[in-house]
Amino acid sequence: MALLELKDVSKNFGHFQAMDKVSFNVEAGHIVGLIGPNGAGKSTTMRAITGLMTYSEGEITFDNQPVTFSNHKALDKMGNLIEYPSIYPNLTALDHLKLYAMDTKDPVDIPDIMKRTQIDGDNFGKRKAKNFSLGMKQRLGIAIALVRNPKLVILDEPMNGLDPQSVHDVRELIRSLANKGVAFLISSHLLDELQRLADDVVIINKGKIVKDTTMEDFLAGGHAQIVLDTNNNEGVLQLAVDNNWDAKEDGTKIVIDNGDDALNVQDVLAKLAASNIEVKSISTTQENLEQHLLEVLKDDGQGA
Ligand SMILES: Nc1ncnc2c1ncn2[C@@H]1O[C@H](COP(=O)(O)OP(=O)(O)OP(=O)(O)O)[C@@H](O)[C@H]1O
Repeated sequence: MALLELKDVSKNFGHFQAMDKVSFNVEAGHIVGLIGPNGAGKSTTMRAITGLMTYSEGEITFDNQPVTFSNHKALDKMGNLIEYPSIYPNLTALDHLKLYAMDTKDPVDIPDIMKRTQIDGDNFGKRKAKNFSLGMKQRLGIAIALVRNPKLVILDEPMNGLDPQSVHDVRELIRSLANKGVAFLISSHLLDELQRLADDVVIINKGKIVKDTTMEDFLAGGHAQIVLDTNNNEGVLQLAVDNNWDAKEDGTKIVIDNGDDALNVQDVLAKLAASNIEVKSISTTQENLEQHLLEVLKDDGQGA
């Protein structure tokens, strides 16, 4: 049995169905990215998993125990940071961690987690949380999610407000905990970040699961592309029109979709040379998470 299992979970707000028979699993030690457009149902799903909300139908099981609004026993080993960290304005970072760890038999090493989330420096100490910046509050929220030594951690937009160094450090922390068997369910609109971090992807759109697979398989299903850096992008776009290539500008580069593998790189180079276009670099690649997600949502017929 997986650590977390959702089976046909539905949630209605009045007549509006925010979750429509949502099913997926999270295995121990896996980092799962829950992605989808605004309003897709990510936070609702996370709130149902953490027992913060009732659900209309279906079953949620965590660590072999049912999770419902009225059964919180299972949740001792689940940490979460959903929407905003629950912070008390007049407590210090250390006070928070002691408070959240209070009634658990097995808290993490608090000084160590403070160090790893960088809430142990001069900026913290005796300072009260009401004086923390957005990023400091977020790092405290992540530390709180981890303090009870959880088996599963639910993080909604964990990189919110973090500077690049903190994003890097939080990524390393998540990865090292996952290597020790902790599972993560993470939603983020920072898809580059999620592509680097997640082992599995669950895509939700309009309350329905559209895809549930490994990151590797998901990206492998994306279209192949030819990426060109030339001295004449206008010329390449004209050549694309003449030859029926599906090309578009992406920053300073031109990306030609080669989804059906119809194009041969040598032929493309020959045509560019015949038009006197100088090629500074050419590479073949797959769509990244963001590009393939947009593709999948388009095919789903529901739009992003
Ligand atoms: N308490 C509520 N009452 C009524 N509708 C709600 C409630 N909570 C969420 N919804 C609706 O359910 C849908 C899903 O919302 P949810 O917050 O889960 O989306 P999300 O995928 O997390 O979006 P975002 O990326 O914008 O955070 C939205 O249409 C939202 O308006």
